[in-house]
Parts: sequence; structure tokens; C-alpha cells
Amino acid sequence: MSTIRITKQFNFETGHALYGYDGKCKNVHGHSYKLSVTVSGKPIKDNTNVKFGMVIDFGDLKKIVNEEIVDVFDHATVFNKNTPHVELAKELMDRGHDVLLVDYQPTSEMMVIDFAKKIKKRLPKNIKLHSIKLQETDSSFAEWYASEN
Ligand SMILES: Nc1nc2c(c(=O)[nH]1)N=C([C@H](O)[C@H](O)COP(=O)(O)OP(=O)(O)OP(=O)(O)O)CN2
Ligand SMILES: [Zn+2]
Repeated sequence: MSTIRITKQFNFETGHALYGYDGKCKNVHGHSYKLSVTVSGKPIKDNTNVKFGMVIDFGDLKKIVNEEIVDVFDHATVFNKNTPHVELAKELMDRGHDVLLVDYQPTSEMMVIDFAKKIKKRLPKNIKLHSIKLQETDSSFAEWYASEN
């Protein structure tokens, strides 16, 4: 049976700031992120299986990515916890805002590395994470490929 890649796309709105950056993205600002998650595997051959013909049900992939990424990052603001932004983060959290403190600079590159780790650990054994694409703006995106990592 052939190995097939399938992709599910997601959207979420997240704020961030790049502490120490030498441009406008040092300011707190937000993006309408577009995330594409591509997995590969063999379509199920057993015609008695309710998932017959599927690599993984798009719905099951959606549940994993929503639980690990979208529900966590959507409408939250992400700060690098190893910077003075932690003070601002505390203030926002005290005032009831959703804030995520991560141990990396929240660039698209570092976010796809984080997302890959989180998604990989939730996939069934027979399903491989092939790649992730995270689009920050219409013209800027980062990609993670299993073959390069
Ligand atoms: N390699 C990276 N460079 C930048 C990142 C990043 O995650 N990785 N992030 C930012 C800012 O957060 C923000 O996304 C600005 O990006 P940019 O594409 O420069 O946005 P613009 O609106 O200025 O782009 P246009 O060319 O006007 O579409 C900065 N750099
Ligand atoms: Zn940005």
C-alpha cells in the first residue's frame, strides 16, 4: 500500500513580542497565524475498520492539534520567560489575560520547533509527522521538516 501525506490547516490569533529584537516586532503585537500540519502513513486496508481508507481521520488530527496548539495559543500572548517581559506577563496574568511563558524567543522558527515536539508525542505509532508550516503574515512563514531534523 502506498504511503500518503495528508494535511490539516488551522488558524489562530496570537500576540507576541520579540525581546531584544532590533525592529518593530520588539513591540507587543499580534498575528493571524495559519498553521498547516502534514502527516504521513498508509491508508487503513481493513474494510471492517470505520476508518477504512484513511491514514488518520482528519477529525482525529484536528483534535490533537487543537488540544496541543490552537486552544492554548489562540488569543493568548506569548513571551520569552527568560527576559524582563516576564514582569509584563505577570501583570497581564494578574489582570486575567491569557499569557503563555515559553522558554524560547517566540519567532515563527522557534514556534514550529515547539509545535513539532508537541504534535509528535500525540500521534499514533503508525503516523509520522512529515512537516509543519506556520504562516505569520501573508508573506512570512517558517517550516519544519522531519527529514531535516
Ligand atoms: N526570521 C524571522 N524574522 C522575523 C520574525 C520571525 O518570526 N522570524 N518575526 C517578525 C515579527 O514578529 C513580524 O512577524 C514581522 O514580520 P515581517 O514579515 O517583517 O512583517 P511585515 O508586516 O513588516 O512584512 P511585510 O513585508 O510588510 O509583509 C520579524 N522578523
Ligand atoms: Zn510578530
